Amino acid sequence: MSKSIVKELTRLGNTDHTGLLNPIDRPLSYGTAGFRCLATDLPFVVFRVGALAGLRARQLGQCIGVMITASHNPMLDNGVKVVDPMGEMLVEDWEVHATEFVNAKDDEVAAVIEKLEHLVKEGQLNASETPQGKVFCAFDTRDSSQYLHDAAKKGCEFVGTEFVSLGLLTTPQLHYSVRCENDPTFGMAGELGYYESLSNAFNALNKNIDAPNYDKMLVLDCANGVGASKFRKLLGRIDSELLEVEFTNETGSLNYKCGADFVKILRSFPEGLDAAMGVRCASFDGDADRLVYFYRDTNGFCRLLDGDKIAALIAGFIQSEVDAAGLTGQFKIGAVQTAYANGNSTAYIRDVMKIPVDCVPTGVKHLHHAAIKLDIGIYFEANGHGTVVFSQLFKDAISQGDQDNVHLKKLQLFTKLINETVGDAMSDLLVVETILRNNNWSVEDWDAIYEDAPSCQLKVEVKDRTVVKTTWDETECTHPAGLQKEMEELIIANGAGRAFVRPSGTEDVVRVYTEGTCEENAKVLANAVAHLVQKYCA
Ligand SMILES: CC(=O)N[C@H]1[C@@H](OP(=O)(O)O)O[C@H](CO)[C@@H](O)[C@@H]1O
Ligand SMILES: [Mg+2]
Repeated sequence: MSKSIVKELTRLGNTDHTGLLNPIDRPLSYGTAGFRCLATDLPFVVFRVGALAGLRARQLGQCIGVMITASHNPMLDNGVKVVDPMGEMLVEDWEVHATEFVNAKDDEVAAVIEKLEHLVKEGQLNASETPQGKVFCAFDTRDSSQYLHDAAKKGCEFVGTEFVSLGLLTTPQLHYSVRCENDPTFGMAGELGYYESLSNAFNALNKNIDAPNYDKMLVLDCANGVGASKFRKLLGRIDSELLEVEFTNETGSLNYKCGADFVKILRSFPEGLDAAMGVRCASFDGDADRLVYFYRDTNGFCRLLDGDKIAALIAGFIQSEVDAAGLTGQFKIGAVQTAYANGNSTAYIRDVMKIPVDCVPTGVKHLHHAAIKLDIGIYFEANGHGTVVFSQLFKDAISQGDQDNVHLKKLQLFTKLINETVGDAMSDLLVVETILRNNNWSVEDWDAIYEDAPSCQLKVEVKDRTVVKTTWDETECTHPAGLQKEMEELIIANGAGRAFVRPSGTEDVVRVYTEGTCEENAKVLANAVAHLVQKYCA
């Protein structure tokens, strides 16, 4: 049945949250963060994505998620991404459908919907018995978010699928809720179930542990995002004897000079946070799916503990609990990183901890897919996005084992504390705090497990970033021909280090990453590589 076209579906009728008509003719593509751009360009996109999610939900007869957010991007941007039934990123062939649907011209859009409707019917093997499916939608604190949420609702209802608004949530809370709705053994869908599960696990894992080197005081930079009000709710259920938080950057300008991305890239304190020496600090990003830690050292400098150091901390804890529980060697434990992982973190996890490390392309879905092949898969991007996933085999073993074994019990609670569906700043923060207390560590103790190799990250604007192509793991550049060779010559001339370049999937830039003998040296190498990129992409 061909659908009549409504104005909200059309590129020509695209009307933004301020009421302005803003026709769009440029193509967009569903990338690692879904569709992300200026919020004013997005209403027709979100309407179509709402419809797409509704169709996907009907195809599977399950709950599908739609999240409206642009994470750490500026306030004027926004984005939309679809969450699949187990709380994971949208499957790849539907990313292709999403791109095709959004790029369809106004006179082609009915045909695309018809094609998808057909696909949905084919997918429903037992149509009469397949439940209809539904869509859960949540949004972040941006000015444009409520309006875009309403566009998603209209799109979803346009294809006749039930739409349930979960309102303002962090991105990981939406992923968690979608998973629970489809798999109630995982937990209770919705905000309250999430707080209940995490706080119970945290309180149980931390009670009666005497840790004189651990200081329960934490300063938290919320990036002026949704994490501020949501973490206050979660903290309200946590025993104040165990953790006390001083909140900063709760209601100001979203991501402006603060947040996990700012702290990670600049390796400096967020604005509005003046930490005394040695005080443990942490930053969320705008939608609270990234977390980094930092503190002021004895020289007054900002010391960063990023996703790599969080991964190493978690890997060490899990490994020692698995050993203490008597399960040594019975399960595949591994870490998954990207090329952006600091070289010394890889060496530490692989050579000192003897935990295998896999390197995959940038983007959560690649890390997640590699991690679920393991029994215990610890994955983190250096920017602070990551989690741990456990196989059913491992979960069964720890829940069926001797219930008097405290280490088995700890591992069980740990699986409840971590949000397995996706990297989650609030959950990861509670994980880090738990491990520090259990290890009786100060932030300096944690920082000392290895020293980061000096590194530098730059963005280069070029005419067409897609001319830059890399090998699968992104460590080598295959096009334009000659760029890799000249880059290697620069590294040799530099005497040490490494460098790679790749086109960003979320911004119109080529990213440069280098490691060198000192900060200055890494920076010099990065600038030289950036010049090469400009030369080859001119
Ligand atoms: C170097 C870096 O941090 N890249 C980020 C960034 O991707 P780019 O493709 O590099 O723009 O955004 C992604 C989505 O949030 C995130 O997964 C990834 O790690
Ligand atoms: Mg984010």
